[in-house]
Amino acid sequence: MALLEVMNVGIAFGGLQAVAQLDMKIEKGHLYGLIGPNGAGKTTVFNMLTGVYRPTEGDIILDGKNITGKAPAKINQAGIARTFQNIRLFSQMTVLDNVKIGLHNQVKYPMWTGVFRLPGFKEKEQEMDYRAMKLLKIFDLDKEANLPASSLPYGKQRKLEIARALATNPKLLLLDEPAAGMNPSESEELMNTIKFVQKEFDVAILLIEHDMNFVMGICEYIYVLDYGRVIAQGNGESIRNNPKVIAAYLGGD
Ligand SMILES: Nc1ncnc2c1ncn2[C@@H]1O[C@H](COP(=O)(O)OP(=O)(O)OP(=O)(O)O)[C@@H](O)[C@H]1O
Repeated sequence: MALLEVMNVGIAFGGLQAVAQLDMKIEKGHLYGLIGPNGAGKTTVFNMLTGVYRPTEGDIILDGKNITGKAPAKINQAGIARTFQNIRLFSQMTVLDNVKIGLHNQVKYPMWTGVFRLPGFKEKEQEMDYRAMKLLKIFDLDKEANLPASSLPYGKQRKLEIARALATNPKLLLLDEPAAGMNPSESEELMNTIKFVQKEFDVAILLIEHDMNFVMGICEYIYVLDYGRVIAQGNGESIRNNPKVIAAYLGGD
């Protein structure tokens, strides 16, 4: 059974059918791309997968459970985490605290343990500090742990968003244009980080990206959307040479 199955999913905004008859399968631990011209419906797909939008038809099944239309926090707990096209960090909080917010989703203890700072509270906090620092080390952000997130350069803020998403221990990680605004060496480094994350965390990844070198460089399987419909799917080589894909991109220019 696939980790994620998207079956005949669609959504309309008023008269606009933004996504239609979408079928996708994501296998555990693999790396997928979701591409298509501007306005094709890619971010809308992410918004449906994470519960921001409720599909007007179809089903989304994660690990055998129907998560269609569930609240974002519930879907996150079920195992889907994401980053955003426009970075959304808690900019005034420290780098460390941004990651700890992700961990809070996982570590559960009774409210009064925190309110009264009972012994269990301190241990949990220490455990979270340890786990957050371990994640920051992977992303080479440990030296900046106590700085405000807003003081990081752009490329590092993108990495911090990924670290925070991973802190929620997802089975599926959705990355919305992770390489946007990066220079070639930053984006090369990010490619290596994403490959490392895939192996180290055994997490499936679905990413939206306009940078074709990036997509072709790391994605094992690619879905191409145009006007809300899948027009092609397959490995990088087959997508690159697919006439429908070429026409969609040329038409979009
Ligand atoms: N909340 C909304 N209300 C109305 N229309 C919406 C809404 N969200 C998205 N749309 C429309 O749905 C279509 C798909 O938009 P979406 O942002 O998913 O495309 P995209 O492929 O992510 O584009 P880009 O590559 O430019 O980010 C667009 O026509 C957009 O205007």
